[in-house]
Amino acid sequence: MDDLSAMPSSPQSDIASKYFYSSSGPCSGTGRSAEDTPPCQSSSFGSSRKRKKACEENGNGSPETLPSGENGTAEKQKRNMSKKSGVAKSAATACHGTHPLEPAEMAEHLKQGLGKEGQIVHIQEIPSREASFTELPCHLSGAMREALASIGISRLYSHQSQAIESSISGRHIVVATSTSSGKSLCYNIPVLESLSQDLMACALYIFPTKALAQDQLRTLLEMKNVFHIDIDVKIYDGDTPREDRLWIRNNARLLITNPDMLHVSILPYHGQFQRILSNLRYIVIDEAHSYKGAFGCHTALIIRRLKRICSDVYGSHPTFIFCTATSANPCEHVMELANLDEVELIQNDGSPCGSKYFLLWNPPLYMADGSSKASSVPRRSSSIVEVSYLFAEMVQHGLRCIAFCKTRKLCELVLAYTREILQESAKGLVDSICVYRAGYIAEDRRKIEADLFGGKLRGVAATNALELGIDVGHIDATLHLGFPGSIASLWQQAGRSGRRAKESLAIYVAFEGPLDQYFMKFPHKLFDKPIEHCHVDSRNLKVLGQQLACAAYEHPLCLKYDEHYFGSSLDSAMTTLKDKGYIINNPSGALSSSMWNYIGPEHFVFLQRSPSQAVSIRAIEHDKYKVIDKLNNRLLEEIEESKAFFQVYEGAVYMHQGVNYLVEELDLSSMTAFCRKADLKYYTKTRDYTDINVLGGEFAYLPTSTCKTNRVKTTTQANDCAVTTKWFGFYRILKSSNKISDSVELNLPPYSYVSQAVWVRIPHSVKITVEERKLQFRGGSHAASHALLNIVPLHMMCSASDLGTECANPHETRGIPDRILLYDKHPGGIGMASQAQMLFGELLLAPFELVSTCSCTGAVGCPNCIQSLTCSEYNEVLDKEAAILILKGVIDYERAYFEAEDAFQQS
Ligand SMILES: Nc1ncnc2c1ncn2[C@@H]1O[C@H](COP(=O)(O)OP(=O)(O)OP(=O)(O)O)[C@@H](O)[C@H]1O
Repeated sequence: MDDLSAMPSSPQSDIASKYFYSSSGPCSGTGRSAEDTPPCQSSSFGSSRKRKKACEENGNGSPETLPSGENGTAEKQKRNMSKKSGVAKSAATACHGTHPLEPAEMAEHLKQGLGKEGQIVHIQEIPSREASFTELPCHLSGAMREALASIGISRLYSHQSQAIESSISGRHIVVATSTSSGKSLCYNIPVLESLSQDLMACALYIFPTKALAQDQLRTLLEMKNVFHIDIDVKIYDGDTPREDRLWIRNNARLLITNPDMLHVSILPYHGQFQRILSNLRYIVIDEAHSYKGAFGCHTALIIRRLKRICSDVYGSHPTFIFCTATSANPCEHVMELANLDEVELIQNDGSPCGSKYFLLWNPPLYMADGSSKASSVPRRSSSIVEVSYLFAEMVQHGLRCIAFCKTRKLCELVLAYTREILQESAKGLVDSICVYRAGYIAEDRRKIEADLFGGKLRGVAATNALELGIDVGHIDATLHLGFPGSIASLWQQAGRSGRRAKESLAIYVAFEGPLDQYFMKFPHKLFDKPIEHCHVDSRNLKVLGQQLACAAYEHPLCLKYDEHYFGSSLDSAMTTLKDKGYIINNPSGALSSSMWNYIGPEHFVFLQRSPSQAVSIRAIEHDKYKVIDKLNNRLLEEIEESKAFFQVYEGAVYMHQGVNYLVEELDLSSMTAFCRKADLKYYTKTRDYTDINVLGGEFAYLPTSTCKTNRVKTTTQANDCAVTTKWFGFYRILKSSNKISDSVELNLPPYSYVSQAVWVRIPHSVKITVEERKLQFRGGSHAASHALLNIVPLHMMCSASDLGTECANPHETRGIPDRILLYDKHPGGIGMASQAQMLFGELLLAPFELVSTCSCTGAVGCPNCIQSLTCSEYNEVLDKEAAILILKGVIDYERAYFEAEDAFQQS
């Protein structure tokens, strides 16, 4: 029997994070995935000694290579709890109190109890703010006053008054105030007032998600019920029943929709929406900061299509109202998003807010007993366990809490651990928590939202699916397991607590990794740093080409008039469409003013389908596997195709809301996995590898800004790439011993998708230098790629699940080009590679600094430099010294290349 803990060890202490940190599968290379392992359970609390022992036997002093786990009985659990030390906590540490605490009292309570090992490295007290009220504007109608009174509003916050005045007088505005600052009224008041005064006027609300649309509809209906004017407010999205659609098109005056629906259903058939579009007075775009990457780029062009149809076909010129919570450049961003020359910025927040205690929590260090000298590096205890104890504390002491985790599996793991703690400390509360994440069916999510709102639930472990403004009632505390990818996102999540001026608590628990440890060391970087910029690129040629075909289908294109909407690339983009035979012009008239009609491809015309149906705007997969509980035929989850085989295959142990299921059948044709609850003594994980094949030499995205800024010049390329994952088997691993019981072959089809990669070549001379020094070249390029991956989120809004790299394994036989590469892990790509390309010069300098200044001494580095939590290969093939040589070699080569080029141009 193989002992997995005897494999070359991953030196990170928070081993479970290796499995659960990544939400979208592994990096690449033969071996194990980040998505495939079910969370470890009960005995993991008690197994630290066992795990450490295994590592000591390995001679590297590192903690375990695998999470151990067991759905143990309470008896076993107690035994385990009392055994543990170092990595996990002791039963004595767990708080058994259940008396209610206020957030400030909780901060104090934690200092004395759970956090007394020095975990609290910083407390930022964000002071409360008094409301700045203004009286209701005198021009507001009586009906509006009554409606506001009915929802308890007698005065407005100052920013609300300013927003109402400006938008009623027709100025485009962007409201950029804090979470829960009453932004909805900034648009609901002017829109409802205008629609009640002009009985033909209409408005369009655009939300990025269906859940937010539902939330807004509830609020609007509440107001409308007492607003004695007949305005039909309706949602028009993919869930709207077909039989209701005609009525809505003919009668609704306030239409709530999303960019996807505008793209495929409204704009291509704009004639059916003539009444609404010709009377369109307002366009409201809430959560504007969520429009970035490929989705933002497509949305920017969809809005241009909408403005063109409104203006050129129906003669309407609507006023835009944008709301955004967290962005450093709200005006610039929304002007680009909607192609506006001027937007009034409203950011003097008049809403009150209670004080917030923001704690930075670094899991305690421990020394592996008896470790060898070479590796006697102190490690940090499990962040997942720390968060679980904190979550239990919140729930026990009556603080309604959201524990934000980066991945679905981390959520499941935190839930399982916390339930286990509560089983010991407050048994009656075990069922008062659950998981909230994408993948659950809409009905289950609505139920969780309602239970949280109604107080039936005291807490949820959630992914960022709960980050946007879905109203789940009052939340007292938020926990954040690891850096969520951007400071903006952290604030957005933390903003979920303390709504309505109440005191609140946020605790950011660090993983052992460069980014988290950076913020633990320099808290001011988190609290003083302006929130990142939000970027949308409407000039992306690839997207422009696709969107122009859609625009031509809706209304003939004309170079003279349409450049105003689509920019200076219109000419070349139209030429491409013409060459492909998609558009044809009317031969009469001057070239610049001739009209170009959409004619192809043939089947679209023949089937009367619009080209928009072939253009995906989210780069999110449409195809999903269903997971069905065989016992009652209940749909448990839908998993995106690219991630499905990491979790469901015949024989897999699948986890849902902390319960184990055995997958009995996987029907590939219907994309369904059938499973049954099972009490099993093992968990499973796939054996797989992922290859990245860079396609062609074309730029996937043109490096638009490399030339016009003073950024470090780079020869880096961004290309389309094919990402292919193959699953060749799985292990059954005993929870009790953490040993492989057997290995089973799998016969699953490989999964491929096209995405984008950004990469730089490692010069041959650098490779030779590395090899002459008897260092591992592959270990060095792998380590350099990890270091790069680790620092990217400091420069770009992205998370660990957005980007991957090529990971090396010791048995590699496939030839891998000599390069440092990052690839976009979203099928289709969300523009990450193109963003990284623009920054690549700087991006290369940062990992070089990081690795060359890291004080760790081992050849395989440490989690603060070259090890990666998402490495599918357990960080086995790494060489720190080679990484330094490679990074320096690439930087020097790039510098020399551009110096020579400059000298040539000057001569
Ligand atoms: N002028 C006001 N006086 C008192 N309460 C108000 C006022 N304006 C808004 N509120 C209340 O503040 C709460 C938050 O409002 P709202 O949901 O509109 O905020 P938001 O900024 O849109 O939130 P998010 O950032 O989550 O999108 C609501 O309960 C609302 O009734």
